[in-house]
Amino acid sequence: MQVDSAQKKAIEHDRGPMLVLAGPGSGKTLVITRRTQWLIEKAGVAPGNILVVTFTRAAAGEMRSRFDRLMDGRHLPVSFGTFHAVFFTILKYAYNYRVDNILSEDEKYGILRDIVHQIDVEMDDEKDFLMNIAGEISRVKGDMMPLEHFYSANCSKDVFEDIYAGYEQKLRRMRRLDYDDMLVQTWQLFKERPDILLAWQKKYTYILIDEFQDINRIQYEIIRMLARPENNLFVVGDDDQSIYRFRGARPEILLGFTKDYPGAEMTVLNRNYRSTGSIVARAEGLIRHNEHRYAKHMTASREKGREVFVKAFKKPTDQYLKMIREIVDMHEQQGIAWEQIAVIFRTNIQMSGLVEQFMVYNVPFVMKDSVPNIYEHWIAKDIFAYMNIAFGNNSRADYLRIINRPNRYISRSYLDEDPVNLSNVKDYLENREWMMERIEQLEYDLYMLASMGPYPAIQYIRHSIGYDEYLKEYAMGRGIKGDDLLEVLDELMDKSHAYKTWEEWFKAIEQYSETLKIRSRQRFEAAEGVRLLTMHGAKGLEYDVVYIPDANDGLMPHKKAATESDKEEERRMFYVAMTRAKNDLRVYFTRERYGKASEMSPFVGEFLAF
Ligand SMILES: Nc1ncnc2c1ncn2[C@@H]1O[C@H](COP(=O)(O)OP(=O)(O)OP(=O)(O)O)[C@@H](O)[C@H]1O
Repeated sequence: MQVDSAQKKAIEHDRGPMLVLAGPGSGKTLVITRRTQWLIEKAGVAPGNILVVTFTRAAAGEMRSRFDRLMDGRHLPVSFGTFHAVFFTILKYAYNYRVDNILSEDEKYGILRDIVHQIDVEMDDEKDFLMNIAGEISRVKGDMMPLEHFYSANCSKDVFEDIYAGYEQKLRRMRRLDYDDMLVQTWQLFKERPDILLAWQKKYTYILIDEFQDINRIQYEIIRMLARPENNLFVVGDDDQSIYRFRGARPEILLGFTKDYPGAEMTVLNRNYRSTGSIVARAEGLIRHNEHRYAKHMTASREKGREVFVKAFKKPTDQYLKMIREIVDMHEQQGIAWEQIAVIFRTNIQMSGLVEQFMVYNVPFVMKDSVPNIYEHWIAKDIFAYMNIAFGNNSRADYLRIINRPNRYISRSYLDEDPVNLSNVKDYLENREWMMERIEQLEYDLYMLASMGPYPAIQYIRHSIGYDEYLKEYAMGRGIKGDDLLEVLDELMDKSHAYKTWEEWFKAIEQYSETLKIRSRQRFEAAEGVRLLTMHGAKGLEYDVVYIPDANDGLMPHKKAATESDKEEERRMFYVAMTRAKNDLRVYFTRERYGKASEMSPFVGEFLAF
């Protein structure tokens, strides 16, 4: 393969620091593997002195095998690894750590759960809460931030500090380290032991880093130490594809690289070898609206191809049905492999509508991230508990779920039998008229629900029983957005439309949940089927055909994106999704969501106007 002049400049860079700004499909992997070859064959660098760092294990594996192929299958001792793998090796030599010193994700959540139960924290959904707290702990460590300067978005400052302290104590007692500790401890080791640092500096005299826009503060500080004194540091990245700010990525490090290394060379890989001219031009039309970026003009090496296809639909289901017809046609008539077709969503929650339709029409599919099952959401469980009771299954667990949702001011201690018998409860409450009234009202509501199909029953629970009001108060009391909770109900109602009886719906839910479980266990790379991905999960991948459905305002950009910089990150996500397409990009949006009017994503307007 003939390399272009910008690629050549990067591959043949001799000594000292270099920044390679590389657009999508511009041959980053090619440049890194060819440069590694060049260093060995032309600059005489020993393979063992070269370190190539990537962000995921999959990327390290891919890089290694592409390099091996380039070297005609000779397996040279170049180190390819993620930051964590490289730093863990360094720690292993220093402290005799073994792999079982690394904390597993399950252990991490077990420890956090115990601490949270001990200090009795208030939270809506335990799983979500723990995940957010784990993310915040990781960010404090990755940003090298003093704990006292950190404010949690999920609980009070004191509670966060207690959780953090409890977590750290437990890890030390177990002699375990989490992924972030690998970074923190390597940094400390290098600071405290110049002799050890020197040994590693001598080992890795040439360092190459891929996806440099995703680096965090502590990773960068360690790499800076390691690269001294010669600073043969070769970094490749694309600020326009930085979409991991929530995980601690700091793209400003890439943009500030030439300030940190004033003599650094720089080159821009701006030729896209992946996508057709139309896709490259539209993607550029979008990303140029970001102000905080290194402006680069991408050119396409391929022909113009077909225009990016944008289409409006009335409802989400119309859009899914059309996609299914097209996808089956592409596969059957044009012979496009299922695996070459990807559907990219902003969030994985969005996927359930298409997944259900794929199941109905038997289209094979595979998901990269597991899709949360809406029927297991606590709000769905409340609705189902109401219905279980209405149908005569008076389990205490169901009663405890709903008795104070909405608040009826009835203490759990009155519900001490299993199954619950409301007549007995009324007997206890004989003298308390206001409580009696509430129980009688509940009896009446349950009687009404028993004769209703799914859609009217949810409507009744929301508006006549007052569940919507309860959710709004619940959200207000916790400082969270009520709209997000109400949306779960909207989504359930949307789905309930298709079923006349609860029996039918419950059966379909069981089937759906079972299939979802099986699909989530399938290995993404190996399985056959259309690829369903989130924008985050799509990073680094490429497909013949890419669909971006639900390109609606509120989702793209997501309504949670409040600041200008949040919106720029959303635009980058959309850009990453668009640039995964090689030949055919289809962007769909709907005029309605949950029965309410909805607008096209402003991003679509931006790229269409270009
Ligand atoms: N000089 C070249 N001539 C022909 N094809 C090339 C050239 N350079 C790269 N390519 C091809 O372009 C495609 C994209 O390259 P690569 O996968 O390295 O992109 P990337 O920069 O990592 O993309 P992204 O950042 O979007 O994930 C590959 O199929 C690669 O073989």
